[in-house]
Amino acid sequence: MSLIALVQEKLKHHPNRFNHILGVKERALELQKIYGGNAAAIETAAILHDLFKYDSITEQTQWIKDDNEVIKYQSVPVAYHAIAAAYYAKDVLNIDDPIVFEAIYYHIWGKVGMRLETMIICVADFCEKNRTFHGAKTVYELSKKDLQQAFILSLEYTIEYLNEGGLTPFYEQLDVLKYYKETPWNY
Ligand SMILES: Nc1ncnc2c1ncn2[C@@H]1O[C@H](COP(=O)(O)OP(=O)(O)O)[C@@H](O)[C@H]1O
Repeated sequence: MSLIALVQEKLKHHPNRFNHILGVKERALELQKIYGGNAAAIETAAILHDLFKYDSITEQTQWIKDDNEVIKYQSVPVAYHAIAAAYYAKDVLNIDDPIVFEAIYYHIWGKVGMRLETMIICVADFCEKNRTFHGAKTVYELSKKDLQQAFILSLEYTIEYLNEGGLTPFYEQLDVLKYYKETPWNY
């Protein structure tokens, strides 16, 4: 079974999520054409990044072998679907590629010192064509000119959204934002 068929089957009751995944793939490959990076790894990460989006926390965390990782993200369980998909790709689908692993694992808010492919997935996730929320179009336009600034802006929009909803940004998100605001891109 192809990866895309696997994801389509898994998300058969969530067609909008499947369309989002196709949108991320399209947008990420568009950005790859501008900035480079490993196109095959980007495509694989885009297809798999939300595989476990609708699984329960118990189902998601079964793929995370290290309890310390589960504990670390206890206050932000939204992170589990990303981490679970990264481990599933590596351990079950035998996709032995650190680029794919990192891009899936960190697709929600990136990481300090992330690979180009990870930043592409983060930005594409925020601004793929089906996104209707505030900022998606602005981030997309900026992403064609300056990927790092588009990433920074996407994180700022997310943090603003969280603050408005009374949610606390996770400390890693703030660290990543600070790092990329202070550190010129070196890809
Ligand atoms: N610190 C946080 N606390 C709670 N929710 C968060 C936090 N950071 C990001 N989010 C939310 O997590 C979701 C990001 O998950 P992701 O899988 O990347 O995107 P989406 O579900 O939008 O495709 C977004 O809805 C975002 O608002």
